[in-house]
Amino acid sequence: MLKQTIAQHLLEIKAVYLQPNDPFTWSSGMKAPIYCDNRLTLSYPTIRQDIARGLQQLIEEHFPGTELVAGTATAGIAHAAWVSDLMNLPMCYVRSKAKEHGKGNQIEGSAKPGQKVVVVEDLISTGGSAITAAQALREAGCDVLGIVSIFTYELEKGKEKLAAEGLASHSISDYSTLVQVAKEQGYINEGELQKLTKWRENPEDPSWIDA
Ligand SMILES: O=P(O)(O)OC[C@H]1O[C@H](OP(=O)(O)OP(=O)(O)O)[C@H](O)[C@@H]1O
Ligand SMILES: O=C(O)c1cc(=O)[nH]c(=O)[nH]1
Repeated sequence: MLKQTIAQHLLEIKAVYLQPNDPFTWSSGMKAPIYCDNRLTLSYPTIRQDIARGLQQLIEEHFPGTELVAGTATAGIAHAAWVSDLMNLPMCYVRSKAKEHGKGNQIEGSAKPGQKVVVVEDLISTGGSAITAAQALREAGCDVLGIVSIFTYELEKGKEKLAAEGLASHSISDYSTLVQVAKEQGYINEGELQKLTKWRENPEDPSWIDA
């Protein structure tokens, strides 16, 4: 099962950091006991190849007819390049905001009106970055079929935001799988499991810190 394999890879290469006593601040501003640094996968050819094949499978299964692969800056760009290469499709990438010099582009590369596009993101937390990319592509006239990513935290907030934008999103692996594999393989102890479970139930409620 690719879900488990990718979760295991992320644990093996220490892409997953747990810091329940010194929470991370995410790009959305949320505090979390966990950080998943998918950027580390770039350094492992066999892992990034598994990821590219996983993204290809998701695109072929959920978004047939895809004509353009759009990576999110910055962590989605390399994976978008590899999957677009596998699928022999054009690629572009989308900045979080338009450049303030040069050509002032938010989308780099060609994205044409009517083109069927899939956004490639490395990770979905609140979905904000993927949504920003999708909105820019829609403003350029593209037909955004949806989003694929390596990993999702499966947060309600993320699901709601994506649904409100009418964006389907599919990930190779997810938080529940990661936590289960981490426990089975001894990466986390019972106390850490409890904190991670409590946090996931309600990330806004800081009482997970004392769980
Ligand atoms: O679902 P969200 O709440 O938007 O969070 C996920 C985003 O956050 C991270 O990017 P970051 O902002 O750290 O920038 P980077 O891609 O340049 O590393 C990650 O790579 C995703 O793009
Ligand atoms: O939401 C984020 O900013 C975020 C979370 C995470 O686990 N990893 C990451 O790279 N970004």
